[in-house]
Amino acid sequence: MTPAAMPSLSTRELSIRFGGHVAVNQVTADFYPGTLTVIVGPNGAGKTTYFNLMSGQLPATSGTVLLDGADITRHGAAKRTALGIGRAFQLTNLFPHLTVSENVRLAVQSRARIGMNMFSRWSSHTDLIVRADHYLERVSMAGRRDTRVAALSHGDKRKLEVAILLALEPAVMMFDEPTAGMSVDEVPVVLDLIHQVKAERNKTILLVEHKMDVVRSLADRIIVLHNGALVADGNPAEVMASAIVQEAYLGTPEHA
Ligand SMILES: Nc1ncnc2c1ncn2[C@@H]1O[C@H](COP(=O)(O)OP(=O)(O)OP(=O)(O)O)[C@@H](O)[C@H]1O
Repeated sequence: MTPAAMPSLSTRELSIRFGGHVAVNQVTADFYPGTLTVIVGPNGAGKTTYFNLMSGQLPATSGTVLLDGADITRHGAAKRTALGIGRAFQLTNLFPHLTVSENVRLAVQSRARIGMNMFSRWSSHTDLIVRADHYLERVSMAGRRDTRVAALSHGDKRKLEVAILLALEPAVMMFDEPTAGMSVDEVPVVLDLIHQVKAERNKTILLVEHKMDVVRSLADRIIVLHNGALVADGNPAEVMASAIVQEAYLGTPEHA
């Protein structure tokens, strides 16, 4: 892996305190286009909170978040999304009473409004449907396009979230345990998709993941958080073998 010279996303001494508890403690890291970084660590280590600080769901107590070198620390989540940080949430960004296709169309429209792809806000209805169908095909859900989201299985909802994320075409893609709660036959669809996005080499991909087989299969780089602090950062073989990871995370039987 040869990272591009410029990181797309960086954090500098990023911290958040909840009362007396420092959930993320002075985390400094750079994330590069073409690199998939997995953030691991024990329960409560601060992984999701670190994600929330980067995507703007939580305001930092101190430290900085940079996107393409620009300080976005004070920007809220919507602004960060518009600037190119996309996150597959844990089912919180779906409209349950709309159909699968309508949910993806909203993302396509939202991307068009940002005005950086070939679709203008005046795109025809047919264009929108064709584009939405394209993303649904990528997650093997074209057959469910007219189903209301509320009627989907958990796994299909997760796949739909990935379709929505793809439709937003963000430069930075953040996935929170993308296969959590999926059935064994649904997992490969999502993992294949992340592999495909990764193969395009232009996206900065961040993943929080507990399942070590998923980590092994996808990671170019692993970051380990422990008690809110970054305790290891490097290529997967090095990090997995490090004493700190063995003690802090892998000392107990793997989260399979
Ligand atoms: N809004 C909040 N208010 C108070 N404490 C919080 C809040 N959010 C997170 N925490 C605390 O911050 C710490 C880090 O939590 P976080 O959810 O980021 O860990 P995690 O590594 O993602 O854990 P898991 O693997 O279990 O999802 C925990 O001690 C948690 O209880």
